[in-house]
Amino acid sequence: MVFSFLQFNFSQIYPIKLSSQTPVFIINPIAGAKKVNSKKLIEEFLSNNKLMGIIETTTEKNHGKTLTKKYFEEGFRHFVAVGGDGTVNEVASQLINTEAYFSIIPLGSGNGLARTLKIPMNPNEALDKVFNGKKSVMDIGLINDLPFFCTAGVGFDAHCAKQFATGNHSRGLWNYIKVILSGYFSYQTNQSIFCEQPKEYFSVTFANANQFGNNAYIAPDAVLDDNQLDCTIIEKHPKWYGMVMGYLLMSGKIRQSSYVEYYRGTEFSLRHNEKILMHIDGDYVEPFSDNIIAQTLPHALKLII
Ligand SMILES: Nc1ncnc2c1ncn2[C@@H]1O[C@H](COP(=O)(O)OP(=O)(O)OP(=O)(O)O)[C@@H](O)[C@H]1O
Repeated sequence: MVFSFLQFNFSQIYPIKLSSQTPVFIINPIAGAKKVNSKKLIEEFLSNNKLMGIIETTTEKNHGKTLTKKYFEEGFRHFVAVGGDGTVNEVASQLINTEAYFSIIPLGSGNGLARTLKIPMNPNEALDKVFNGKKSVMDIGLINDLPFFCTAGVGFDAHCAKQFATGNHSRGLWNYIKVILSGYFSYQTNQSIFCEQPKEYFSVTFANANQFGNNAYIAPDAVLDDNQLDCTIIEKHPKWYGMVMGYLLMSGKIRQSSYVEYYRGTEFSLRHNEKILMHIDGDYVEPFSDNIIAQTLPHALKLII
């Protein structure tokens, strides 16, 4: 049977057998701006508390998906993403509508989902939640059938996600702000048909969580288990207004802007004249469709937080 092996070193010290509820930690070593030795941190926590865990580190993009799938097939039912929203997406996308539980150690740059779930930003406190947290459940979003857990969308945010990923930038908030500022003044709006109505937009965000990360509240009223997606449309606005928009975003008041439309629903459509760049949980996806369909999948992910 699957659990007959004792993979983790501590098993030699503490005679505890692995079980299906032994957490599998999936570390993204490139996540986050701070250089944290996540593996050492987790090993020390497990050792100090005489707990068991399996620790894996990804070696390339999408490796988190492969590792999660492998351990799920071996019978494990508790997975922990160690990183940011991209890592969350890789791990949690393999657990949708299964009996497995999901937790997060927020060691990314923005940590949008972890912040919305109020998971402590202190890694040791977050580790404690992995073992002693409450069971819960959340909705997930689908954008053209691709799962997202925090936010997904088109327009300026997707443009920035691509510039950030392809521009050889270090991770972290300040480098992201540089990318935003360098693209903001030249960015043109997009023409579309939003839910059968013509709409010119700067960005359209479908939000499962209430923020992009770093407490940038793009959908301040989003609730993770309300069976709905929130949708924030930022319309064409004068460039001088960018400062105001930034303030409203960071203060959770974006709905007060006269350039913002805010919707809540279970499904949205957005048609364009050509295939359009998207972002999913902050990672860009090359254009593959001119027609965007965003939907919610209610209560599809089990949590321990
Ligand atoms: N070993 C790896 N090497 C390169 N890329 C990886 C590796 N493991 C995961 N990735 C990718 O790294 C990207 C960034 O990860 P993640 O989003 O977790 O960190 P972040 O961008 O710093 O945090 P946040 O999304 O919260 O701002 C994701 O696209 C993920 O798929």
